[in-house]
Amino acid sequence: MNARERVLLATAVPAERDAVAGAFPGPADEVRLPGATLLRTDGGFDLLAAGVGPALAAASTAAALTAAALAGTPYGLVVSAGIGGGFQPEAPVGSLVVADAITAADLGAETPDGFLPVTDLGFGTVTHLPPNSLVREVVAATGARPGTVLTVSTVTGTATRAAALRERHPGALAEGMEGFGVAEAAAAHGVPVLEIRAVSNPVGPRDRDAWRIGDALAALTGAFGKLAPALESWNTHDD
Ligand SMILES: O=C(O)c1cccc(C(=O)CC[C@H]2O[C@@H](n3cnc4c(=O)[nH]cnc43)[C@H](O)[C@@H]2O)c1
Repeated sequence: MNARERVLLATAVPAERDAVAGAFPGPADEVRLPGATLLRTDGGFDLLAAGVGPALAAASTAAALTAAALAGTPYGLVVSAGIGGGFQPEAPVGSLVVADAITAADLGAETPDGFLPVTDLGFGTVTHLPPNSLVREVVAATGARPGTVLTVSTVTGTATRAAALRERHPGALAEGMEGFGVAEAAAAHGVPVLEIRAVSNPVGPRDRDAWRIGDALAALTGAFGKLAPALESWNTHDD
């Protein structure tokens, strides 16, 4: 990425987008595109509330990427950001996780012998790898913990499911519902991707009262306040 390229920051919902926007003081313009609406900040960051779940997040992100490419101003980096569940005790509520791997945890087939990822069936991919140099910069700037972030279509709600996910993905620190979809769209355009999750709840038995969404949104704002200079200056050739 060079200084003239732009960064697309994709959250799921407007509350997350607005939390990220809080790190970019100054005017932001609404840009309506076919299939996506952006908030464009002064500094070359476009914010997108891409929708909940991997499919809608992929569709919205792809719409924004295609519009930018057709306009001759492609993005140099896509960032999936939002709140997420944290695996305990490594990723406590309120902490930040940056993905060193973005993995689709439930894309595959159930068999009598257990879950088979779609790659074992001979199709597609289940993991995208963000650039190492960028992950290191995020860790240095924000104190985020690096680890695998799982993308799921169903929020984990039992200890059994949490344990099964950890057994299959020992490096997993967090789960969300959009990262893999955003990463698939970025990969289709040959653009590097990053995922950052602020932990709003533990991954495990469903306890809605224990979710700390406000704290996680505040952590997102704080993280992007520290991150913006690193994202602006990051160079693809560093990796
Ligand atoms: O169950 C509820 O009452 C409820 C209220 C507000 C939001 C939700 C969600 O399920 C939000 C999903 C949304 O947030 C991300 N997220 C947050 N925590 C997790 C998690 O533990 N596992 C997966 N995704 C999570 C996710 O990326 C969605 O965008 C429920």
